[in-house]
Amino acid sequence: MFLDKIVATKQSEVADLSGRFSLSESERRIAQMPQCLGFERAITTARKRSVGLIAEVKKASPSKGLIRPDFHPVELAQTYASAGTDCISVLTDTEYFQGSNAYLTAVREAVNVPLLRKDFIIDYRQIYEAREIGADAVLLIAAILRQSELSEFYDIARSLGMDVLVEVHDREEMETVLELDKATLIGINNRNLKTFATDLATTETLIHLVPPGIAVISESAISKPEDIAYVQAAGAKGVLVGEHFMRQPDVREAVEQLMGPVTNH
Ligand SMILES: O=P(O)(O)OC[C@@H](O)[C@@H](O)c1c[nH]c2ccccc12
Repeated sequence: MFLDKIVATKQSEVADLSGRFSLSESERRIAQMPQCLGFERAITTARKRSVGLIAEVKKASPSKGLIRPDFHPVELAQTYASAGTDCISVLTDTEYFQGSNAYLTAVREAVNVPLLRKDFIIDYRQIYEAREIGADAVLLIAAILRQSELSEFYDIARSLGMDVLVEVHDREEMETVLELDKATLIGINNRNLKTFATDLATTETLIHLVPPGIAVISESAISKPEDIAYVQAAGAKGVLVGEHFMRQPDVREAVEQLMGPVTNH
C-alpha cells in the first residue's frame, strides 16, 4: 500500500532529522521569528469569496506523476496571491511530490498569504521544522496518526502559533478527530490516500457528522465550477485545489474561472 511506503520514507527522514534536531535551539530560533499569519482566519471569517480557496503548489504526485514540468514555485505563489487566494499550500515532501522545504521558505519571502506545510507529519520535530521554514499551519493526517499523536501534535503546533488542518477520509477517522474535540478546521480528503481513488461525494457523506462551529475544507479532485457548487451546497467553507491549477498554462485565469471574482465574502 502506497501510504505505508510514504510513511516508511518519512520514518527514515525523521531519523535523519532527529540526528540534527535540538529542541532548545529550535525554540530559540522560533522565538526570534515573526508571528504566524492567521491561516484559519483567512480561510474562514476573512475569506475573499463565498467559498474559501487554499491553492496548492504541487509539482508531482504519486498518483499522477509529474504534473507541471515547468515548475516555478515562487511565481506560482505570486500568481495565486494576485488572483485572490485565501491561503497557499506548499508540498514539502521530496520523494513522492518533488516538493521541498526550500520552496516553502522562498514562497514565504515572496507573498503575504498564510501558508500550509503539506507533508506527512509523523513526528513532533517536523512541526518545529514547519514553523522554522515559514509555515503558518500544518496538516495532520488522521490516517497515519493515533488519536494520542493527533492530540499531542495539535497542541505543539498551536503552542508554536500555527493553525492546524486535520485531514480525514472516512467515518472512522472523522469520529476519532471529533472525539478528540480539538480541531476547529477539518479537511475532508476526497482522495483515498491508500488507493488514490477520488469521489467528491466523500465530502457530502462525512460533513453530516461535523457539529456546527467546525469549518470543513473539501480537498482534492476539484476542477470545475460545478464541483465548487456541489461541495458548497454540502456545507464546505473552503476548497483545497492543486492538480487542476498546476495543469493550466494560465494559472491566474484558471483561479478566476474556477472560483469566480473576488467578492470579499
Ligand atoms: O491535486 P488535487 O487533486 O487538487 O488535491 C490537492 C490536495 O488535496 C492533495 O494534494 C492532498 C490532500 N491531502 C494530502 C496529503 C498529502 C499529500 C497531498 C494531499
